[in-house]
Amino acid sequence: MAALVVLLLAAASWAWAGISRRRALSDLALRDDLTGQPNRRAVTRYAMAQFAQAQKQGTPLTLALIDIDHFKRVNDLRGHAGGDAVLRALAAASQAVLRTEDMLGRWGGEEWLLVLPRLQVDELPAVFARLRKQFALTPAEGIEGPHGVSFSMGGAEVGRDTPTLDALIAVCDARLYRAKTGGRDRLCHGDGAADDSAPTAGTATVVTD
Ligand SMILES: Nc1nc2c(ncn2[C@@H]2O[C@H](COP(=O)(O)OP(=O)(O)OP(=O)(O)O)[C@@H](O)[C@H]2O)c(=O)[nH]1
Repeated sequence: MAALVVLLLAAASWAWAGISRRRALSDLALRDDLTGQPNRRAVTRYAMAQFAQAQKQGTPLTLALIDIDHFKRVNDLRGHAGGDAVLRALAAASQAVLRTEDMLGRWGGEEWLLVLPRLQVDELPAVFARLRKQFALTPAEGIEGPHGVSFSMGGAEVGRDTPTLDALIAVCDARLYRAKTGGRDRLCHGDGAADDSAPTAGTATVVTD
């Protein structure tokens, strides 16, 4: 009897170790090594699920592409490790200000995809302002004082003209491009021409139309 119990316990522990190993592997496959944020695969999956839910239930969903400004210059001035630290600072800032249902995933390089379920696009300026402020306040390891790096954002909400996730991301991408060409350190979340007024110190520009 005792032998049977030992055998059963050993089998249970072996099975549990297998489950933990698989969980760890699946977590590795969905996390960005450098920042600990969801990687492109994970954020794409989440965006697809949220997109399907928004369409089914008619609830709002807003997406935004974020790109750190002049990142090549950051690397040139601070070294690659400094650039990495700035990426981690953005991840930390997002953890501090986003809701639990929001997801900021590393889209590639210095570009990120932000998924904001049940959020309308006219609420995006407030999210942008919070994240921008928090990022500016978040220290980047190895850089003394404020890192002084900004980011640009292009956002859009699910609507009739965005029947697929790819179409929605394409609109975000076009708006991100406008934010960059309009002077960076700004959000574009409308369809109008870029506002080319330079942001004043401490105040980012929000372009709606
Ligand atoms: N430190 C670091 N740098 C990276 C990483 N991934 C990409 N980069 C660098 O990011 C830089 C991106 O530069 P660009 O695409 O020219 O854009 P940018 O300098 O940010 O300019 P704008 O986007 O126009 O504001 C390149 O120098 C890449 O080498 C990374 O994981 N760590």
